[in-house]
Amino acid sequence: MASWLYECLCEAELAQYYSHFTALGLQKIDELAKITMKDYSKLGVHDMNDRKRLFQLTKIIKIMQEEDKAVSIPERHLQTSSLRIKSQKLRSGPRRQLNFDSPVDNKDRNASNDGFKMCSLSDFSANEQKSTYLKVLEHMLPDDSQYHTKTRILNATSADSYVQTEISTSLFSPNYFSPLLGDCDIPIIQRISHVSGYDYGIPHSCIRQSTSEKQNPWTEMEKIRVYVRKRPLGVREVRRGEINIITVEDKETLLVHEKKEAVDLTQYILQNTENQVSGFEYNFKALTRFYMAWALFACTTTKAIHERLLSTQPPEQFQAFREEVAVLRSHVFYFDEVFGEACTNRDIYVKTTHPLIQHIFNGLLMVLIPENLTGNATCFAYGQTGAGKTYTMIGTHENPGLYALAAKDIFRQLEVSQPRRHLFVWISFYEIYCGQLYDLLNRRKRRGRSELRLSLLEGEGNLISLRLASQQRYPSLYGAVQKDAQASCAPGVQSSVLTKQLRNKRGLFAREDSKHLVQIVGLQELQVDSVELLLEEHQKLAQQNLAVVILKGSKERSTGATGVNADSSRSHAIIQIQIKDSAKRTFGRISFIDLAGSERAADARDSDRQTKMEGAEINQSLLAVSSSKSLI
Ligand SMILES: Nc1ncnc2c1ncn2[C@@H]1O[C@H](COP(=O)(O)OP(=O)(O)OP(=O)(O)O)[C@@H](O)[C@H]1O
Repeated sequence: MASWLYECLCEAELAQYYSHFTALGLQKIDELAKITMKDYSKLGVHDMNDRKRLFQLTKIIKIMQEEDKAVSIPERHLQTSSLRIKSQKLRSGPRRQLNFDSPVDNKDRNASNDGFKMCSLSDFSANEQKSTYLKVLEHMLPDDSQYHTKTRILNATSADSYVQTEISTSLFSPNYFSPLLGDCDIPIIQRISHVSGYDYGIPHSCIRQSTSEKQNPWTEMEKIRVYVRKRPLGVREVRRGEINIITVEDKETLLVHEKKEAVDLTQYILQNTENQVSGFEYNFKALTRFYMAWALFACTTTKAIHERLLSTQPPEQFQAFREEVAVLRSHVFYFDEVFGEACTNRDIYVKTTHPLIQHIFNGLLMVLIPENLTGNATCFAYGQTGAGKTYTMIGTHENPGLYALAAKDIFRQLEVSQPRRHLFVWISFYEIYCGQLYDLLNRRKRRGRSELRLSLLEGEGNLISLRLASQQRYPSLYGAVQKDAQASCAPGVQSSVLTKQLRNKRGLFAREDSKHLVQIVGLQELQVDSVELLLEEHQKLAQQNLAVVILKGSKERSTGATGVNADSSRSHAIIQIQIKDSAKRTFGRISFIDLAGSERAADARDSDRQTKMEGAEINQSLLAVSSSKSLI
């Protein structure tokens, strides 16, 4: 529901105020009608044009609500008529969505539904708030005088054929409000197309609710959601002639067009069965098995297709082959939501992470009374190297990623609520590289002896080192450092104290506490006061500004070039934003995990030893994560 409000605001070009609305408790489109001009400042709407648009928007919603009341009786009448779509069973988890039913199965399931289904606007009650309001908003633009809403219902009528019913409802007459409001004279046009013939065993989607029909808000009962973002082809990929083989069919459906060659050189379309796993599908398998809040994958061709295009296909057949590949539907995948190329980080934030922040604050409301309960959430980005994980999670200054947008939201939530004012935001940022932990907010590099001595003298916190120079492992270094420190230390400081300090300060340790929570010992946490980057205040705010802190941390991250991504992250990066009180008790925590990209061995063929070793380590750790029972 919240995301519909967002879409509504997008249509009115007011998307940037979405978090202000939610911070003030406005979650539904309906509630916009309550806004008065006095609220504009509270909502942060100061720009005159934005105010005008907001005014227009609230006016439209009020008109619609009034008209809605006026037609409620005919609408009820219509609902009792035969023109109704039977409600479909909601899918409950991404894993169960991977359904490759055959047409026969579909037929069986729909045996009771003979004939074509019809529907009217009143049938869309689950989604009507969105569909009606948004469509009206679209008509705020003068040229859009017609709008059609389409609902597709797949209905198997025989073993080898599908019937697709497409209902196109002309929503807007010259007086476009009235038909929206349940008028019985709504024109219903049906277009029916038959799809038949041999389907090459391609998995078809089962009967499922179309996205536009289904109410799809994130609920706290739902522990995990899986999203996919498709990125556009990069310049290098276009130059190499790679083809876009992924189609975002609708908000939940993704098609992957893949062609394979058998040993006898006949071409076939690979089905996604357990014993036919290529590197590319491996990604998918892991992707879907890996229950998480986030998932991405690369939009690239498989090596096989690429090689075939470049080496064996004569130029004149090139285009034909491209087209052939483009129309093949070899895999259909369903996710909680699929984001196409046009989606921005902000769009993705609103749909995926914003509900998690709300969840944290819901938990937080509770914990303000009893202690020890916290609202926790985690957001993973998983995918092949070069898929766009870092772009989405960390982003850039100009195009902030999910963590920065989340932090903004958190600050806003803390500001608007008086009981939350005593809470503070703390951040930590570390990476796991080749099995070792590095604190990215505390100069990840191993320090030299003199630096070590200095830091001891200054009483500074953590020393970050790739390999922990423990006394046993590097006795000479340890002894030298200790001597150095003692020599420079003020008289009176005992060597045993220094030794202890040294041991404590040498690196990060992952430890499990009595509640089975992983704690990173030695990790530096910074308190941050704001998220906005004020250019002129840049230097002054460097320690307090979240964006600056994270961007600085990102620069410390281990990166390298792979065959697929010139600036590939070679580590798993974890940003933790915690909400604590003045006694440093944690009340809420959200973690953003930008996992290193999985790699196919074939892509690492030309890499040096170091890159190969990193790749192996990355794949091994991803396998450990994806097979972790605790995630399922
Ligand atoms: N949605 C997008 N729109 C435009 N460019 C994108 C998008 N997503 C990613 N890119 C570009 O693709 C390239 C690879 O992205 P990124 O470094 O985020 O991938 P990654 O998944 O983090 O890779 P790795 O696992 O190797 O670190 C970058 O140049 C990035 O700017």
